[in-house]
Amino acid sequence: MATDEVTLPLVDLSGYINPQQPGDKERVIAEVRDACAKYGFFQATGHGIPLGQQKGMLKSINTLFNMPVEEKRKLSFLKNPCRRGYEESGASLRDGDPLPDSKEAYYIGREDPVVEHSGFYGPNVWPPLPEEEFRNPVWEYYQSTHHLGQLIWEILLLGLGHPVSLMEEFAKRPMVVLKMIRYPPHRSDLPGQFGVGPHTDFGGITVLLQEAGKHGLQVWHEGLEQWLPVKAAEDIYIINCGDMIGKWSGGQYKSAKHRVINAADNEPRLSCATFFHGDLFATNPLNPSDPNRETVGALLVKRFRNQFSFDKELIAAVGAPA
Ligand SMILES: O=C(O)CCC(=O)C(=O)O
Ligand SMILES: [Fe+2]
Repeated sequence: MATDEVTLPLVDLSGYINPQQPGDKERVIAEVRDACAKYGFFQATGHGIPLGQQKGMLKSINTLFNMPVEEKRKLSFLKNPCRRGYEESGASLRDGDPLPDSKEAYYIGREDPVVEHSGFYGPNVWPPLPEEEFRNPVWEYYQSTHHLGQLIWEILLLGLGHPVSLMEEFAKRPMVVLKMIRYPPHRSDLPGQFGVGPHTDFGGITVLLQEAGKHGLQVWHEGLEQWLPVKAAEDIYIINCGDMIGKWSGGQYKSAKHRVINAADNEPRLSCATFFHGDLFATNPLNPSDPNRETVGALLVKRFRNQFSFDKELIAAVGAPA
């Protein structure tokens, strides 16, 4: 089978969000479960995020990255105690990759008044742009995708036969990170150059908005041992599971490898990923009787301790290995 004949399942979430007849919710739960079990990814319509909000978000991303590079550098996430702000192109290199990612990114998270727990909670860095052009639309979008990410978690719990009430603990003060991304045009003269190199997402649910027509995302299909190109279509979200879900579901849901090679002809590509991880101190809701009481925080510390420092109290509180 050629890869262009295989596409990710398309799930209409409106049957869950706004059911019209008996069986609508159950059908969505089954479709999401099957997609996440087989691919770890699906495409979503009927997600409830207004198209105007999606377009507004892409416009804000464009405005942000069009700022002069010296201005963007002043907002570097490396200088921020909560790891919020700007990541320059070339700053991210995975072990084994020949070249760093060409993408540039900007991180927004929960808006808490003071820095707590080694910066997992705290205030955002807002660029010096008019609020109506950036902060307001971005914050509105953050809340919408926060809500959608939580809803997908809920559906995944139901898919494994667990009650939605488990979300109360899990989503008490959830770690939700929004990452705005701009990929420069792909350079075919640089072999091994990716927008984002092959990786799995480390955390919970990812809710991905792509700029319509700017293709480039590819998902690894284990059975075919091939990369499946994923179309960037208007008003269709891409949803995928990260390693936390792969591990905590005992492999029932997959965390699939993916990468980005900007396929737009000599043009940049914009996207926006919202990662819904869960409360820092919450444990596995996908298997409430999991004897391993691993927390969301322990997984996040493990993932980032090479890059950032975390204080001892936090490491002990989330139960990460010292
Ligand atoms: O931009 C995309 O299409 C995907 C981005 C991605 O995989 C990531 O940021 O983890
Ligand atoms: Fe990813």
